Amino acid sequence: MIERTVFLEVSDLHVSYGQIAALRGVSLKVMTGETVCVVGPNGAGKSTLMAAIAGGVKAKRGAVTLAGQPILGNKPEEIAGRGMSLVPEGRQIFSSLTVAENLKLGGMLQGDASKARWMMGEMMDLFPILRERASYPAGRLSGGEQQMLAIARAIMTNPEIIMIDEPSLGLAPKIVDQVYEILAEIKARRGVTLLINEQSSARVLKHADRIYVLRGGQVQLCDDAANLQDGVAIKQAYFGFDREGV
Ligand SMILES: Nc1ncnc2c1ncn2[C@@H]1O[C@H](COP(=O)(O)OP(=O)(O)OP(=O)(O)O)[C@@H](O)[C@H]1O
Repeated sequence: MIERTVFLEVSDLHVSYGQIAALRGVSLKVMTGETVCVVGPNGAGKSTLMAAIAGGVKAKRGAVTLAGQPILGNKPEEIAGRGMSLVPEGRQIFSSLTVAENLKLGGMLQGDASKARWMMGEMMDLFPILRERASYPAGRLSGGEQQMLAIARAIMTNPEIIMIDEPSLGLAPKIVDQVYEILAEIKARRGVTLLINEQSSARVLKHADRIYVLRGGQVQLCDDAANLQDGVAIKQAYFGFDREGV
């Protein structure tokens, strides 16, 4: 059996926006090489959790460690420099730059020009549509192509862990399947660790090793995906016990 170490650890994290408590004592672990999905309804705190881990939002209390090193309170670029890459909700690609320019920007962050060129080739192999559209302005890509570009750009930074905030958002189910197939391929090739936010519990049951259900800024459930496949516990945690059987 492979001995896995904790790669990302969040402990008792509290984040508020003024009077709104978005995270109320969230704790979570991601082991090296795992795919962990955080699922929860709108407003559960999923985006806030990723933003706080990546240094984009200030926490009130708690701790976050990456490979055993504390990172909470560090600047986003310092955290990125330690091997963390965030694909935010809405993708945030540079729409007036070309596909190739967007990828190059990701490559610049890792600071090794020849490695970046090699990885650009690898990304074009992995995402043939990006090779085809290399000279298009990114804003002209479809939603699915933009999601693939955002993921490819994240990989160009040579991360050890990629956090992806709702990769399915606004995409047709067939395209979502393609995105997840590519994520599986990236894991197989690069051994990268994944933390993914999703709204759909069916989707996370299919793709995650482990699942956290977040609702109301608190973890309602955490278990191996294999133990949750009948969907009952996950639904109860997602909706609350008052909607048991939904
Ligand atoms: N910039 C902000 N200012 C004020 N409140 C915010 C801000 N961002 C998020 N919130 C609030 O914090 C809570 C958690 O929001 P968050 O976006 O993290 O949830 P989410 O699970 O990602 O939801 P969604 O799936 O809709 O993105 C919600 O009540 C939301 O309204």
